[in-house]
Amino acid sequence: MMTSSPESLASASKGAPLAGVRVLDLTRLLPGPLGAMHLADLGADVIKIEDTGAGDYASPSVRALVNRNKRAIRIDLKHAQGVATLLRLCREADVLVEGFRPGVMQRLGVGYEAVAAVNPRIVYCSISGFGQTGPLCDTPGHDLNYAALAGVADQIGNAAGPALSNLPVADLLGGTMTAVAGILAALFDAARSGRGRHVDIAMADGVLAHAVLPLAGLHQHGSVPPIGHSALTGALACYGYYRTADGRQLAVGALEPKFWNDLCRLLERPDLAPLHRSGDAATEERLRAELAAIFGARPLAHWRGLFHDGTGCVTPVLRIDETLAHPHFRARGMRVAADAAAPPQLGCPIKMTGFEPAVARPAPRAGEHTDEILRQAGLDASAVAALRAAGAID
Ligand SMILES: CC(C)(COP(=O)(O)OP(=O)(O)OC[C@H]1O[C@@H](n2cnc3c(N)ncnc32)[C@H](O)[C@@H]1OP(=O)(O)O)[C@@H](O)C(=O)NCCC(=O)NCCSC(=O)C(=O)O
Repeated sequence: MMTSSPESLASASKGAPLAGVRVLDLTRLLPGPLGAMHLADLGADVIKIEDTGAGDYASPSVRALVNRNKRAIRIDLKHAQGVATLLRLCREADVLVEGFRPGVMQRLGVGYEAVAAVNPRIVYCSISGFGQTGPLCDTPGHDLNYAALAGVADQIGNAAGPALSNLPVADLLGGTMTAVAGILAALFDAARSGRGRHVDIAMADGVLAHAVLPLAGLHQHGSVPPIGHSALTGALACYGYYRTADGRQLAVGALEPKFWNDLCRLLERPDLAPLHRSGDAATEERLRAELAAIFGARPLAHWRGLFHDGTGCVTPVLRIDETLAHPHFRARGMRVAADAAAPPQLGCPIKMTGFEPAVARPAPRAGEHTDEILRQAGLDASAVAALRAAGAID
């Protein structure tokens, strides 16, 4: 599990599946940096590349959580020597990942063709809202725009309309994880073919590709069920959130008869058992009101004690601080920190035999490793000083 103990740091490099893979990470904000951090956690040598001005404008707290285990360099890509410096780094890199608007990298002189010309086996991943092609490709946007156009926002929320989310699903599922999968597939092929590829990840496509349930509803019923009218969005009393006496929430997911029966048994309400998934809206409404009255009569702690965080598929709705203190997630290594005094971070979600990820280093300051990285790339101290004097690096 991810820790920062000296032993685990020593074992971090041992067995790391991406040891020896070098990634140039030009992304900013959340989706790209988090994807590149997953690669870093798996042992890749990830170099965060920022401009010499504002750099990555993610908030400091987000920056700290999505850039650990990376090194950092600042290069001005609007400077000819900065472009030459990046291309030099590209020669020794396996992956480049960027998240600018389509066309930005080409205008800087570091588009896929320019980079592939110096390193044909590089995997070059572009993450954007709408992709490198298509009528919307140049359109700027944010998570809710991608989810909205992808037919996904239409399915998240309740009868009042779509809900905003602090877990931006298009950014993270459509962007972060789709990019990681695309990069790893192209890397696997590059290892055997010697040829890289341009991987084109559109967050809108990435989230749309997972919108199976609304499309299944369309196929089945001839129309997309409005929010609140399908099994997972509120049509069933056995599947939903219920308020507790102390103002907290319980997640009740007793979709299957055996879990519903467990729930009725623990509530000592065998009379409710036959009402499960009645198929009748009025019965569901009555059952929902009954459950709301039951759960609303006692505090969350009571229900946690009764359902043990899962019997009958009944779990508390936890805050992230409670989650990170939960024995299950502690045991799974999902709460990690750079050192005992550092604030907690989220652990690596990818577990595998023979490897334990570690927080080998906290998120770097912009340009923290500029000299080290350039020296490693073969530049001597005077060449680095000349680049700095020219303003191509900082
Ligand atoms: C996030 C954005 C809307 C931000 O828009 P902009 O700030 O206008 O950024 P752009 O990408 O268009 O352009 C970046 C500019 O930085 C310049 N640039 C970049 N790197 C460098 C370096 N190293 N040196 C010098 N200049 C640089 C680049 O030339 C561009 O300059 P000029 O050419 O001179 O302008 C856009 O990047 C975008 O649509 N990206 C794809 C989708 C995405 O990432 N969406 C946000 C998801 S996360 C999120 O926040 C959310 O969901 O919310």
